[in-house]
Amino acid sequence: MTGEAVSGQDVSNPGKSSWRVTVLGGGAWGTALALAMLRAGHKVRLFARDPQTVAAIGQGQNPRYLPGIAIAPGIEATSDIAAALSGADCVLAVTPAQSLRATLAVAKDNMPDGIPLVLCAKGIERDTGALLSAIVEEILPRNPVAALSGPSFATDVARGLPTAVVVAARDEALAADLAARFSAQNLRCYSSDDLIGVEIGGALKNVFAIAAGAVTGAGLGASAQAAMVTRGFVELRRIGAAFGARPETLMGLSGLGDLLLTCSSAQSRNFAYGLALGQGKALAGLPLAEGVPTAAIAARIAVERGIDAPIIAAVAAILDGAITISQAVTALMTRPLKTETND
Ligand SMILES: NC(=O)C1=CN([C@@H]2O[C@H](COP(=O)(O)OP(=O)(O)OC[C@H]3O[C@@H](n4cnc5c(N)ncnc54)[C@H](OP(=O)(O)O)[C@@H]3O)[C@@H](O)[C@H]2O)C=CC1
Ligand SMILES: O=C(CO)COP(=O)(O)O
Repeated sequence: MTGEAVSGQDVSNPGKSSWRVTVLGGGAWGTALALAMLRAGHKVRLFARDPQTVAAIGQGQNPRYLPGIAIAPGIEATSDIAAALSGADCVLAVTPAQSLRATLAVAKDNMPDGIPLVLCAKGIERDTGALLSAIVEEILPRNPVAALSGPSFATDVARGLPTAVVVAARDEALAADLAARFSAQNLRCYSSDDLIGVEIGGALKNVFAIAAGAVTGAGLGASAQAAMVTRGFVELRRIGAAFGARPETLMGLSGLGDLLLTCSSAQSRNFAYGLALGQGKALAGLPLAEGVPTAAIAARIAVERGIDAPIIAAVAAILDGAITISQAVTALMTRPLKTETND
C-alpha cells in the first residue's frame, strides 16, 4: 500500500457512547467523513453503489476519489443498502446534491425510523429549487434532518488536519448532540438551529467559487477577485434572507468560512472548474462541481423572487454558454452606480 498513513481512531468523545453511523456515498467526502466518524469513536459502515469502490476501501484505499490517502481499517464498506442501514443510529447522506433524491429512494425502505439523516452535500435541486432538507422531509418524513457544512476539503479531513464545521438541525438539542458526537480532536463541530441558513451557505458558496476560479483563470486580477467575493457574499445573504436564513449564520463557517476557503484555493473543485473556464480549457471530465447546477437554479430563484443577484446571473449565463466572461465583466461593471448596501 502506498500513501501516507491516516490514523483510524485518534480521539473518541468521552462521555458519548459509540454510535453505528452509516455513510451513504463512497466519494471523496463520504470516505473522509467515514474516517472522521471512526476517529470520533463510532462504528462506521459506508454504502457505495460501485463494487470497485467497496473493494478498494476494504483494501485501505479509494484511489478514484482520494488518491494517495491510506484508509485506516475499520470502515465496513458495502453495496448492500439493507446491510448498510440495518441497526444504524444515524445516517450521513454524502452523494452529490443532484443525486440526493435517487439516493434516498434507494435507502427509504431500509431506513430505521426516527434516526437522524445528516445532509453533507451542498447544493439546491436543479429541477425543483428544493433545498436538500425539503427533499429529506418529503421522502423520509419520519427521520429528523440535520446538515453538516463548513470549510472542509475532503483530503484535509481524511488526513486528520484540523478544521471546524457546523452541524445544524431545527431541534437545537439534536444539533448539539450530533455536534458533540461528531467532534474529534481535529474536527471541531459547532451546532446551530438554523438548518436553512447552514444549507444555503454551503450551497451558494460553490457558485462564487466557480466565479473566483474564472476571475483567476481569465487573469482579471486580485482586486477583481476580492470585489467579486464581497459582492457575491451580499447576493448569498439576499437569497438566504428570502429562504429565512439568519444573517449571522451566513457570517459563520457555512457561509463566509466556506466562501473564504473555496474562493481562494484551486484545491476546490468548483474553483478549479472556474479556473478551467477562465483559461478556456475543456470542462468535460472535470471532477464534480456542485456550483454548476446550483448557479442555474439560484439564478432562476433570484428572478422569481425579485432578488438582485447579478453575479449569480452572470455565472449561470456563462455556464450556459449564453455570454462570455468578458461580456459578463462589462455587464457587471456598467450597471447603474448606487449606494453600497450590504443587505
Ligand atoms: N469533496 C469535498 O471536499 C467536499 C464535498 N462536499 C459535498 O459532498 C457531496 C459529495 O461530494 P464528493 O463526495 O466530494 O463527490 P465525489 O464526486 O467525490 O463522489 C460522489 C459519490 O457519490 C456517489 N453517487 C453519485 N450518485 C449516486 C447515487 N445516485 N446513488 C448512490 N451513490 C451515488 C458516487 O458513486 P459512483 O462512484 O458510483 O458514481 C460517488 O461515490 C457534494 O455535494 C459536495 O459538495 C462537502 C464538503 C467537502
Ligand atoms: O465544500 C468544500 C469544502 O468545504 C469542497 O469544495 P469543492 O466541492 O469546491 O471542492
